[in-house]
Amino acid sequence: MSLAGLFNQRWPGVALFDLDGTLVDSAPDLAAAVDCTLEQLGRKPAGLEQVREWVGHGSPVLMRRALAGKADWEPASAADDALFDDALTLFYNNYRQLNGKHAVVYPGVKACLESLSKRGCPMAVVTNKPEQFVSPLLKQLELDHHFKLVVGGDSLDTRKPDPGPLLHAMKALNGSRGTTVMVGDSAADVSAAQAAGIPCVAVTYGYNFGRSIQALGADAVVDSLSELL
Ligand SMILES: O=C(O)COP(=O)(O)O
Ligand SMILES: [Mg+2]
Repeated sequence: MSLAGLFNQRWPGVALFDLDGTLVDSAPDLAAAVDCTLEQLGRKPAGLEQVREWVGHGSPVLMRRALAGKADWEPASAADDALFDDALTLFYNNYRQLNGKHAVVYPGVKACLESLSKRGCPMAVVTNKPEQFVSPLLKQLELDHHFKLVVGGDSLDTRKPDPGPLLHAMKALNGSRGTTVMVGDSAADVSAAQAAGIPCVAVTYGYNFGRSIQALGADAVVDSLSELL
């Protein structure tokens, strides 16, 4: 399907946006919070380049990866679970202080959201970031007024790549599969949209676990959200 097919004939439809790596480059804050946590635990910092590749499945998975030092962490022992609980508590405390410190809105995002808002398109953020961190970040970056709904990684029983959060947001905004589009930066977004049966636009500038987004089968791939206009 072409971008024109997705975004012109069907407007105003419902637009669902991923947050980290799509609307906002938040990896510097996440990396700072991860590294602060690792140092508190007497471990070596992971660094921004590494942490960026670990973002996208939510903070608990991010911390599991940080403790394991790799993306595909193994199922843990009871001792590992205790360390993980500790690490996640420290991480949340650190990220609460750092959230929004270095984060920036990607080029093209504001123009896209403003144009969609003017057209009366209902929009939601559907992210795996824990809900408590989402609204403060959107507010600080002056994006919050565009969104009728925020679905965080812990808002429901499931998170992306499960289709549940997307379907929940679509229904809450009175959308249908024929009129809803998901916009994201990672395999979690594309898989969730495919499982939900709604089209997906993927951005090339995001995180996607350090891999190219091109081969995932998104309906459209763009270098900037301004291409949607
Ligand atoms: O893993 C995260 O915390 C960020 O997730 P998002 O890309 O779904 O916004
Ligand atoms: Mg993302």
